[in-house]
Amino acid sequence: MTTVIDGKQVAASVIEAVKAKSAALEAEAGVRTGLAVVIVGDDPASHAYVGSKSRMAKECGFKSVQHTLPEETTQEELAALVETLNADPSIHGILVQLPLPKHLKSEPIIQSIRPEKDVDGLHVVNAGKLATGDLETGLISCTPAGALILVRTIHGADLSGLNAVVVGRSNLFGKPMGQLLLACNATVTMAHSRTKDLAGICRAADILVAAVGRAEMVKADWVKPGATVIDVGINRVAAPEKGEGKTRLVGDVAYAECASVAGAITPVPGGVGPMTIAMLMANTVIAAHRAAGRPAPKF
Ligand SMILES: Nc1nc2c(c(=O)[nH]1)N[C@@H](CN(C=O)c1ccc(C(=O)N[C@@H](CCC(=O)O)C(=O)O)cc1)CN2
Repeated sequence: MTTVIDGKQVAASVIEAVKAKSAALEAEAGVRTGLAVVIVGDDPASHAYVGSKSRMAKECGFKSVQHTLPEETTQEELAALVETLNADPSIHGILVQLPLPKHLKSEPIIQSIRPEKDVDGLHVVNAGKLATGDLETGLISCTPAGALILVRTIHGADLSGLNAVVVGRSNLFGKPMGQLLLACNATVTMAHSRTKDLAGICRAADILVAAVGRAEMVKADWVKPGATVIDVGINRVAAPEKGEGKTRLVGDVAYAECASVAGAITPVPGGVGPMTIAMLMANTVIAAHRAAGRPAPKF
């Protein structure tokens, strides 16, 4: 029987823990956790994600601030906002929603966020801590941190002896995911669109993580029988069966056929996606504890 990993349920339990930790921090140290989310431009999907983040922050009892900037915002204006948030002691986490409009450079903006407020885990200080095996003092990118929690529901915390293959090498997901799996003692292969015999490499995986950004690219014959398949893709495709002009979400994994081979699999929607926002809340309450000089909770 294939286990369908319920990301919504796991995310809900993370959120419950965040709520308890933020309430205790406020009661015991008088510190209210603060998250600022910045969005530039009109991308509808980004607006939906940012709206969910701001709402969830409020539900967690945080001070939740959303800065919605127009498409024509300049690099200097965005940098000035980040500086203001960096200097604001009531804000413990700053997130700049990606992608930014094409005329803006995201890298200098991300690197201008103070590392201790970089709840996206993208600053080189946080990426460097993860790369050197320090999982205690930095902040870890939300989607890989969430995906790892889902892996742990199947395999536990020690992945010794297991082969993990990550398909995709982005800074936001693939690289940190590979490093997290390595830190849990998995034997990790980083694969990507130029990897020779991608299907064969994937077939050797006990844990297969797909983050390629191509709808349903991973087929059943890429999956080792009994493997755990983690699908990070979110692709909107036409769904004529639902009516003219209708769409549906699919992952990077051809779900139905891969589910018949896998031992465990994440669905899309309802798998890794909900973990992203839950781990953003977790990172923010961790940052608030550190700012208050308190031991940070673990998730
Ligand atoms: N600064 C950042 N920008 C972006 C990140 C990020 O982690 N930091 N990740 C993605 C988008 N993203 C959050 O920002 C995100 C994507 C998907 C989901 C999610 O819950 N998906 C649901 C389906 C939602 C739907 O119906 O459309 C699911 O998979 O079940 C949450 C957050 C890019 N930008």
